[in-house]
Amino acid sequence: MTSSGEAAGTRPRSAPVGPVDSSVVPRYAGIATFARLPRLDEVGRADVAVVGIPFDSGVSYRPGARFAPAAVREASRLLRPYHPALDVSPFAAVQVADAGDIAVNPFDIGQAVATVEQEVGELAATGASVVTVGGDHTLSLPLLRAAARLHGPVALLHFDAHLDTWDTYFGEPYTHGTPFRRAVEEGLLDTEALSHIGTRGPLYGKADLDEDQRLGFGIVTAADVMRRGVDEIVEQVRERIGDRPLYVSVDIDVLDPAHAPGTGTPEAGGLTSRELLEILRGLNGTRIVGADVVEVAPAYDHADITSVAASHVAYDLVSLLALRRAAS
Ligand SMILES: N=C(N)NCCCC(=O)O
Ligand SMILES: [Zn+2]
Ligand SMILES: [Zn+2]
Repeated sequence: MTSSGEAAGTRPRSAPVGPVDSSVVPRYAGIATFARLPRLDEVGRADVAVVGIPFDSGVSYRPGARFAPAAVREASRLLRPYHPALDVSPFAAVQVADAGDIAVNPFDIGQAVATVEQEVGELAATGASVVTVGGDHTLSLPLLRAAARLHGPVALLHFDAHLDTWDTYFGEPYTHGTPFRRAVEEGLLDTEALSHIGTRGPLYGKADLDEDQRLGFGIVTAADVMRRGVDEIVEQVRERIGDRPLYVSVDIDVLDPAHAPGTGTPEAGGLTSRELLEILRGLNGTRIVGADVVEVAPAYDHADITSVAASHVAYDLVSLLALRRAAS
């Protein structure tokens, strides 16, 4: 038995069931869950749930993000239970569990979007804060619908090489390049507190930037991160976010292709994984309510570089949510 530490249901709520102990069961043994955590059905409930959504029917270029949840779980075997930079043992502070994958329709994007909204909404209604491992960026729309239903319009910190505020592709409104325009149109976002971080690369035209600004977004480009540095960026975005409920969306292509080759629409000149993780850590103390990590496409990866980066990003997001939940 290597799937979870102890029997569920026999422990008081105050003692979370943690991951498998890697000093007892080698970390490469057993079936992968995120960070070797118990499955949600083993513990009954969770304060923070990690859920996979194997879906990539919304992509405009290279497919393959449907295989990300499995790859990120495998890469997460090496994560350890104490986060020194945030000074937290997230899996001891609160109950964290792997909620498995949501089975979404690969042939009908509208139906997939509806399924995600429904199932993540149900998970959130049990009291769990949700970190999603996608899947392509289309998923942020139903995830934001679920977040806004609980919290009202949310502030958004969007890490991405791309704006993802385009209108349609081939006439289709639900794609990985359009989730945040839909989210503004649907009133899911607090338009006083929307930021892209890591934006770069060629656009279709200058109007892309004008429309993005009209929707309410502020932009911190990848070059801004390099020139101004992590601390100044953190200060700026924290001021913008204030004490609003915050949703964090991390498109792994925010990283330079050297740090994340395994993605569908790579752009040169991106952030390092160190910069990304440090900006995330700078969010400690904000009112983070949910997060996603999307656009990992393992078929283009090398030596698991991208899956390892994504597993660490998810670990940091889980840690931020655990700190927030433990404080409330
Ligand atoms: N969300 C991601 N990763 N990419 C959007 C790129 C849209 C395009 O092909 O123009
Ligand atoms: Zn992107
Ligand atoms: Zn994106």
